Amino acid sequence: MQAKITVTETWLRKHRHLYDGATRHPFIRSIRDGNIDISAFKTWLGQDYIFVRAFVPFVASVLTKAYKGSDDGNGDVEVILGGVAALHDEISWFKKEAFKWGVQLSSIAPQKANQEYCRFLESLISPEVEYTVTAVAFWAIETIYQESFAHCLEDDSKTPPELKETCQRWGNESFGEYCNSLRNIVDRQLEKASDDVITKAEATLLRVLEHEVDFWNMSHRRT
Ligand SMILES: Cc1ncc(CO)c(N)n1
Repeated sequence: MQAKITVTETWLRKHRHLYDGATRHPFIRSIRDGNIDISAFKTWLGQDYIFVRAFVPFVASVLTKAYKGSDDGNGDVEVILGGVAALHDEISWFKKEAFKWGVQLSSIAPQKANQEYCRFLESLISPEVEYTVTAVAFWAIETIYQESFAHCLEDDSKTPPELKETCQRWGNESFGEYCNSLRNIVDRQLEKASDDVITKAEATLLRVLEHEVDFWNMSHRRT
């Protein structure tokens, strides 16, 4: 018997082009090919630190909604709590990495694409936005980074040694497993969701993909 095609599988097939645009962006390709402009990397580092700080309350809101969803016999709360814990570590890592590269985090202002992405996250914190919809955004946000940076660690990649640690942070296998757990959570929710919620969730996935592309663009094309 053939395994049932999940909703996320359907979406990824349908939106493959946009998805690849987010996970195989020229910024990521330039890391993988070893010709990245280090100033672009530093821009990304500083901007992503700002993003991650805004990501924390968003993930906390997903956690709250998972808990309130009440039928959490599946351990959604624990998976998401693991995500919150990882973000704590991630913020320390950004500070350490910024110091290493001489990036002054306190003096960085968010660029327009970053502001818009953070505003989008804030809009999802609202209690009116369903758990399923926010979980889809969360899964997509994490998975895009996982796939992007894992691409830079493949055998034939020429990623500069000084950027390997960054790629490992999201490209490692256990982060991949965590992304799979998020995907299972999402598919389980979508399985029992109304058509209205499914439609909203798919639209949210597309918005995430667009914001991710804009985010990479911001670092890649320096202003
Ligand atoms: C812009 C962006 N997307 C996703 C992640 C993954 O946490 C991140 N750190 N930054």
